[in-house]
Amino acid sequence: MTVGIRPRRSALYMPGSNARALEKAKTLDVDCLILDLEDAVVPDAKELARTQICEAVAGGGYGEREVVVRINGLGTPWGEDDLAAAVKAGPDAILVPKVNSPADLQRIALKLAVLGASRDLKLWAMMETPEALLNAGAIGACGKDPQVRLSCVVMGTNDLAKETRARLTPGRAAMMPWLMTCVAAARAGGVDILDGVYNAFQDEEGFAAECAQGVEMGMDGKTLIHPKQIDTCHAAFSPTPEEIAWARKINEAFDQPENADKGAIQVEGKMVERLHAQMGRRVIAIAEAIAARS
Ligand SMILES: CC(C)(COP(=O)(O)OP(=O)(O)OC[C@H]1O[C@@H](n2cnc3c(N)ncnc32)[C@H](O)[C@@H]1OP(=O)(O)O)[C@@H](O)C(=O)NCCC(=O)NCCSC(=O)C[C@H](O)C(=O)O
Ligand SMILES: [Mg+2]
Repeated sequence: MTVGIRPRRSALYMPGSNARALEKAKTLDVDCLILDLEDAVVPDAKELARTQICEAVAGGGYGEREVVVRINGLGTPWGEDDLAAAVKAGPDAILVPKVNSPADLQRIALKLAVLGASRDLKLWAMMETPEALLNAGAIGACGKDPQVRLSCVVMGTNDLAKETRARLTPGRAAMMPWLMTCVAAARAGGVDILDGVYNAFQDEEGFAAECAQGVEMGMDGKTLIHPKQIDTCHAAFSPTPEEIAWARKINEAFDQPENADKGAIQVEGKMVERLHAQMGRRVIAIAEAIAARS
């Protein structure tokens, strides 16, 4: 697998209170699992969920899947205990909900150091408050700060709809400026970005359209709420055979001795520059990483 490339086409949420889902997740062909202690878990079930998640994570069995624990915010009665328990269990990442500014991530990063967390433990950040949208560039820039260890940002479109009163309509016109702002923030900070969830999980056509929109926007993948969304999501976010063949073709063309000193060439009637070859190498690397996984 190419160093640094980790496919994150799909990230399936599951409530930590649902023991059946935590077990079933071990059999699902999904890139990332988000074991949730936050909004999918009612207050009375928070402690049970924390115990179940930590036992599941520590027990292993999730193979290549990236295991992420979404904790409650530090301002809630559960946040501190969630963080300490998650660090002990040892997931791949901790997802911080309702991040407003870099300070929220810096505070957690300091606590990770105090708790003696492994250097491999990463932070993911939910982008789901109006403040996060206004501070998106600064939050994304945490990707450049090794102390903060930010590796991915996740759009929380349900909370964004709640907080802003914007409507989640087909095509998501009202959300587009925020989604694209966060894509730019993620790229500037060198971290991945995952699109929000599609609540109507029985609506396959609507879901496929929203996946296609996510790909067009430059998202690395999409967050999911039900296993039946995984295949459609992977079909959208995996490079197609045509994209892989084209990527190989333009790289081979630039490798020809006669093109060694050229910045732009013609391939099948199209102008291609070295930046396209670079983009193509990423496509190939993602495809190889997916193939190595399966
Ligand atoms: C949406 C659901 C409540 C539906 O549950 P249910 O009616 O039980 O579904 P099915 O009967 O169709 O389930 C079939 C089998 O699949 C398993 N299953 C279902 N969902 C999951 C899952 N998410 N992960 C793993 N396995 C799952 C069932 O156990 C059945 O298995 P089997 O027994 O073998 O037949 C439910 O899907 C659900 O709870 N989804 C996740 C909800 C959630 O986590 N929400 C929080 C995240 S969304 C969010 O907050 C985003 C963000 O913060 C924002 O603001 O936007
Ligand atoms: Mg949310």
